[in-house]
Amino acid sequence: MSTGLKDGCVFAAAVEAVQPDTVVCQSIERKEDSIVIDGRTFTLKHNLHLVGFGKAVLGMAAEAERIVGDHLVKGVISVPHGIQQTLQQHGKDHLLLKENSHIKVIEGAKHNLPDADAQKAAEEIKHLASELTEKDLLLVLISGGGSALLPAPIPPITLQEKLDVTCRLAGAGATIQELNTIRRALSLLKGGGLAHHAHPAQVVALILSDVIGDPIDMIASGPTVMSRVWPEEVLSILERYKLLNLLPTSVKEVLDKPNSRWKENKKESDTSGHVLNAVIGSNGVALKHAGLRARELGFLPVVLSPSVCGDVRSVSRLYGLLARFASSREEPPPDIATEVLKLGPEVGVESWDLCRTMQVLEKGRTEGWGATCLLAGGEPTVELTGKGRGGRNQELAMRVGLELRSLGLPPKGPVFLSGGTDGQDGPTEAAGAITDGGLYDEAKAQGLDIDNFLINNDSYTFFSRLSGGQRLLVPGLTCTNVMDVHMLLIPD
Ligand SMILES: Nc1ncnc2c1ncn2[C@@H]1O[C@H](COP(=O)(O)OP(=O)(O)OP(=O)(O)O)[C@@H](O)[C@H]1O
Ligand SMILES: O=C(O)[C@H](O)CO
Repeated sequence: MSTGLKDGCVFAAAVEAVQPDTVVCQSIERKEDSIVIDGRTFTLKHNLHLVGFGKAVLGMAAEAERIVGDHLVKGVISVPHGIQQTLQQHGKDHLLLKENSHIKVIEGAKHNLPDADAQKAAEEIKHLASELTEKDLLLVLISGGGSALLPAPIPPITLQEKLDVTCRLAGAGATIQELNTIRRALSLLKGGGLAHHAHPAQVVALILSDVIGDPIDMIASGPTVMSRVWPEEVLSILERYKLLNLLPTSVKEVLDKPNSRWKENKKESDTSGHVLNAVIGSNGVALKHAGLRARELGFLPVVLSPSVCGDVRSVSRLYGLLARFASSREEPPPDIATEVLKLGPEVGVESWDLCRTMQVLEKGRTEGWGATCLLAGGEPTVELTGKGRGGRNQELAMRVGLELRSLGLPPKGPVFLSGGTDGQDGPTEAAGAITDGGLYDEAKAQGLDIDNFLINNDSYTFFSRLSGGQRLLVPGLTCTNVMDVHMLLIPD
């Protein structure tokens, strides 16, 4: 098997491990008339209700219904526009609901933006939750993209007004933490609102994480995690992105009365004892399984971190340096380790993880353990300066290819893969790309000026034209999303 194929196999194992049906099946244990989740037992008496929102939720719901059977009374899920047809076309029928399902599917949020359909879904979900009693159990399925699929602006804010604020923030470069802090302050359901509406029912949330560090209050803006709105925090975010003077009166009115969003609701506000939040899939889980597959393929696996972030330039430098460190025939120059450690804070990786990884790479090199597979994950960022077509994974792969060359590694030496686990890198059909130190010369021989493509953020066009698109990673629709996976294969 060529190294490229092995790369693809390891990436496939990462994605397989976090399939929506797999993660739900592993997290719910059915025992006669009860289910066990995260070590807690819940009795089923035809009292189970289900809601969900997110890109991977259809497959999660199909599996949950299969497990709980006719104990499921009723469900409503909010999923991306066109997903049922797409899954059918891709032969993924196992991720679709059965014809006699008790779950209502509402498709919405075209282009990942909240719309009237998603708002209707949010309204139905709120209604279902509000009708529950202390005898009921509400299973909440959550995955990335959930914020856009559950819009419930606090009156008098309109959907359009809320959309304007969040789009301006996203366009100005706000992080997902900043964006979701604002979303929580303007929503009836986010920041614990859903759990509040479901009180006094028992709420169990199964969460597939698409945020670094798996913060349950941030993923899909935490509808089952009670979060206070801190006015200073909200205002400082709006000020940072120069939005304070652009706010509509309705938004100002709501922000003037933080934490009053559930006042009219007669239910008690302390729901904490009634909520169980469980993260059932994450980048860390994907990396662990990728490591197991790498071992089966004969590599020594080492997982660096599931929290890689920061600019793709710094991230590519890190991987270039680690490849150089692991490939040295003699003792690597000490300045490599120093630069790696210096980069740590910029790329979201702890010194401890960098040291541990370099120790394994060093042992692999000195003790002849054979080829090594370094794995990491997260979500780096690209500063968009051009108008080309691409994504952060393809751009990272290009930059790592250049780093490997500039650090003197041979064209057929270490191989690097970067791929989005959702199968889609930015607005392109590829998930990412595979490169090595030979990238620059290969492109030059084919008349492609790699620097020009980089300046224009045109990584997809570059890889599509290079060698007939052979270096592109195109797994198609994966039905899941736990951010990106990075992989460096270092030959012995
Ligand atoms: N031409 C480009 N070159 C490089 N990166 C790009 C380009 N166009 C968009 N991007 C990046 O792609 C990302 C947006 O794409 P996408 O919608 O897939 O994001 P995402 O974070 O993966 O979304 P999701 O959470 O739904 O998976 C942003 O990080 C953006 O900077
Ligand atoms: O839906 C969202 O808020 C993002 O995907 C992060 O979870």
